[in-house]
Amino acid sequence: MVAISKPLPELFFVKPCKPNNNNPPNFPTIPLIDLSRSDSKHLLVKACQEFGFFKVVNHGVPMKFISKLESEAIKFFSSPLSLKQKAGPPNPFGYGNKRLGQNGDFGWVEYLLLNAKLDQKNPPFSIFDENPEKILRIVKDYVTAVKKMACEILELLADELKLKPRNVFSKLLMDEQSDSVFRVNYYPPCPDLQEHETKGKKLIGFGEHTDPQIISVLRSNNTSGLEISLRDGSWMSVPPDSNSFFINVGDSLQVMTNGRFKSVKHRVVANSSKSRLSMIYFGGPPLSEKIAPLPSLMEREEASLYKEFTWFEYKKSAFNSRLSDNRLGLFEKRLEKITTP
Ligand SMILES: C=C1C[C@]23C[C@@]1(O)CC[C@H]2[C@@]12CC[C@H](O)[C@@](C)(C(=O)O1)[C@H]2[C@@H]3C(=O)O
Ligand SMILES: O=C(O)CCC(=O)C(=O)O
Ligand SMILES: [Fe+2]
Repeated sequence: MVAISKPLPELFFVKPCKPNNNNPPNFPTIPLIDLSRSDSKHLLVKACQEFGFFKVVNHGVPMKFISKLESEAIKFFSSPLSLKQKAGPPNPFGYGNKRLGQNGDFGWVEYLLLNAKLDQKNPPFSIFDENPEKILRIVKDYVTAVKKMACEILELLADELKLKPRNVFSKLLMDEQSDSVFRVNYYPPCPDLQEHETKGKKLIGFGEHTDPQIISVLRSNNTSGLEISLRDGSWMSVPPDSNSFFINVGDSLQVMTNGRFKSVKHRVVANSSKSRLSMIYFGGPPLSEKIAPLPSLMEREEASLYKEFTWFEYKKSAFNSRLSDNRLGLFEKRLEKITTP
């Protein structure tokens, strides 16, 4: 990214928030799930219901897969803009810079969006003429390990919800036709920011949104920036931890559990001195999959909160929306209130 000579446009900032959200002492803590413990199922369900967000340790993803990919990603984002642009624009896959989606969202971020069904012929692997096979192997190793962890979590959730078969959710990610995405985000430091920070303004790295898919698995370096929205509307900053993974419930899982699990609103704010690198696997279903509350989960006479739709329909609508739009709102049923005379 080039050095900034002009003041940053206002659209890059989030309004000062009330109250100052430096995680006051009474803020909740992020649920911590140890995947090696036998009681993790119960805590997982609780975290999905209360936050839609949690941190995972003892995840089983080999550190060497993580560090190899991280160093390749740093190499890529440090290379000349002209080279990076050969991998863009991201429609739908490739390199993007500041522009997010096609509907006017901006953020202080560069990124690579990839189809999680990795293939050397797909962009942007063709630009790595030096050794495309090596890069592809590194990305594949990482994505395969993270997908395995995502499936394990989904199966533990199904167990605790007493759903059968236990792969009701995970089979959607394992399907040959699964529409999953992998993304690497790079947030360069923004030195001009210090002056704005003193006025309580924050620079948007990635604006507030929920993820449309089933589950998102995020890992970042040790730079802060990620924030989640709490039920009272305040923002909580997530302390970074490069040895752990952060998981969020996506809109589709909220629908499949008829609102029991919450798709969490989150955002990233930029840093004035340190760069942030994050890698996120978004586990999605096949395009033709009907996204609806699982019948076996519904209580007697429980009504679905959502209209019927396929993942294709939801994705199309999501990609026509702005980041902060309430995408599920369009698919919510207006349930009539039953009033007794
Ligand atoms: C502004 C947008 C970017 C996004 C597509 C959208 O129109 C609204 C949803 C956005 C999001 C958020 C989660 C993932 O990062 C993402 C890949 C996705 O599936 O939905 C992005 C989309 C994107 O960057 O293209
Ligand atoms: O980069 C991050 O830490 C989170 C980004 C994010 O929420 C996304 O890419 O959907
Ligand atoms: Fe996200």
